[in-house]
Amino acid sequence: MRTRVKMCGFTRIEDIDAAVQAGADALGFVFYPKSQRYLRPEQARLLAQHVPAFVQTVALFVNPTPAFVQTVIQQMQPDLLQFHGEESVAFCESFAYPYIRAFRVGAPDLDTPTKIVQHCRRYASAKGWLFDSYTSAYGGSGVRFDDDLLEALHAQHRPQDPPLILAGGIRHHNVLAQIQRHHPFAVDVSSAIEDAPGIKNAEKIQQFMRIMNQSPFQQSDE
Ligand SMILES: O=C(O)c1ccccc1N[C@@H]1O[C@H](COP(=O)(O)O)[C@@H](O)[C@H]1O
Repeated sequence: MRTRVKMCGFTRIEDIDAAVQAGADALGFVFYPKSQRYLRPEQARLLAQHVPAFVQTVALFVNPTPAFVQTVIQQMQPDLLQFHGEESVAFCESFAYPYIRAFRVGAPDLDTPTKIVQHCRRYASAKGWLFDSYTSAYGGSGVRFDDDLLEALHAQHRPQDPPLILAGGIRHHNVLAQIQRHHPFAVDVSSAIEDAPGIKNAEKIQQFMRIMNQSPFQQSDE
């Protein structure tokens, strides 16, 4: 199966065009005011108009108010929500909207495979379980986490569980090895394809997709 690619943290139309042309499957927009990649909902609405059919848009939040999530949904109509903070299952489900749940591997309540699996399984309604590293910035920090923890988690992943999305310090030089080791459904990359937070680099985007296209997991079995 082809490993899907989400690219995150877009703030400029030219970067969206570069990612779409390079073949990204999903584009993320950050609605966390403390992030340097933060977008106001009305800015995101204009950017999202540039995303064509068959490329998904993802609205990323960290512990938002319900009203703010509703504003973003109304303005931008994203395909998916991504909750990257301490949002409860009830909160994530309250919007009756498809969502990805991000888990910060290495946080005090997520520092062993057993704790992680127990925690993740509460979010059975998620469309994907995304694993990122535990940092004070909540994400987009380019930091990897303990691979052994993820391997243990992958071993306990059941077919009925939401698919795994690998994030946190995914870069050109490590993405193929990470795919080979963990077989994620998708990877999510932000820092590695930019010159500065929110300022993507078309060459880095293209180079990342070239590497992804070399992956043995991108080829058909025939
Ligand atoms: O991108 C951000 O600024 C951000 C802020 C708060 C939470 C998550 C954020 N981005 C997500 O972080 C991961 C990993 O990014 P990186 O490749 O390590 O830079 C990814 O899932 C982004 O969607």
